Amino acid sequence: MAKKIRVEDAVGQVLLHDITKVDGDKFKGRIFKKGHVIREEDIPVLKDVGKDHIYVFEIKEDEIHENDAAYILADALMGENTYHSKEVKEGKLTIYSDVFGVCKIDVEKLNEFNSIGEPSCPTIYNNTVVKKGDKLAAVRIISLVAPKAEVEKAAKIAKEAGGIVKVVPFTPKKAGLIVTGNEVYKGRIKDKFEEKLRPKLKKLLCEIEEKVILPDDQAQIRDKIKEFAQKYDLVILTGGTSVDPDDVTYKAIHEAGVKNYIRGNPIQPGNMLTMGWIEDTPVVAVPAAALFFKRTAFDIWLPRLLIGEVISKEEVIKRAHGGLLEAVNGEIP
Ligand SMILES: Nc1nc2c(c(=O)[nH]1)N[C@H]1C(S)=C(S)[C@@H](COP(=O)(O)OP(=O)(O)OC[C@H]3O[C@@H](n4cnc5c(N)ncnc54)[C@H](O)[C@@H]3O)O[C@H]1N2
Ligand code: MOO
Repeated sequence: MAKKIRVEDAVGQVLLHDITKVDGDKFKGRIFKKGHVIREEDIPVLKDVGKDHIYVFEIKEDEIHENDAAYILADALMGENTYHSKEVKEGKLTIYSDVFGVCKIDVEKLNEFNSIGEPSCPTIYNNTVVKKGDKLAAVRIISLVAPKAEVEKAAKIAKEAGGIVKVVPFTPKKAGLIVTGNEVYKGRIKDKFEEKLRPKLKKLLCEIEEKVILPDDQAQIRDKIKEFAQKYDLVILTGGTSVDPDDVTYKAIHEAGVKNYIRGNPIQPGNMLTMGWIEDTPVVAVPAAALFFKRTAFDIWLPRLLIGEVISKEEVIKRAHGGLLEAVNGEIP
């Protein structure tokens, strides 16, 4: 049983958990560490953060302290390319990325983990692009001590999943760019896609190695897709994704014999985006909206294509929720 004692009578007692101070929007953090031996001068400081009493108790055999639980849970949650903060603070450990890549959260397992009771792990959004040192998740139990069985159950779920939070790193990739459109091919207008796409790709370690400009000719586009799919890690096409008879780029992708052909996606801007895979090589047609808008469907799928994922039709459909990108606040992946 926990014994509650007045702080005035607690000099010489050992604190059983970190004590936090929140000073409006100026400060939030630990002011006393677990294990601290209370001194006379600590009494007013403790009272200022609302601690009129402290607990003294023994942790039973079948219980676990929040600090010990945090280490067990963090170790179980961590998948590839992650690390956790060294020291538990206020009962919590934070999990970070060890590389530049795409954060993968096993959302189903995360829900299971958070359903147990005491263990609590919030994360960033699945598929967020992260740098080395970026925060991915945090973990603690809700109470100061919890039943050991709950912590063990949650840890088992995470361990059996091979971790719930991991990062797949970007590796250098080469792309072939096929710009389509009679107006660009005939020189009526200058191509603006290359300058738009090059920095976007470079940021994710992908270089445009070769670029061709083709007219709206389905056979020529089809053959170039096949050729580039053999030479490069990614084939990008622009133009010809819409509803005019001259819009043949998406048809050429189909005709090139891609698997998992996905024509259009419920994301705006970028509704007309079309993709498919030739063996492991993604082929993606970027609608002209990407010339104008900062973020389109292409930005949603690109990091995934670059880490070698094949995106399913089911997932594309699910992305409709939150897919009205212009009106969604924040950078939700
Ligand atoms: N009646 C409908 N019209 C449109 C629809 C629709 O569903 N019904 N979809 C719209 C959507 S959504 C988009 S996005 C665009 C898709 O356009 P495309 O990707 O097919 O591009 P184009 O039609 O070939 O060109 C549109 C526009 O962009 C200019 N462009 C194209 N490529 C380049 C380039 N490399 N450099 C510079 N400028 C380029 C082109 O000259 C046109 O002005 O369609 C909507 N329409
Ligand atoms: O493919 Mo379009 O304007 O949706 O962006």
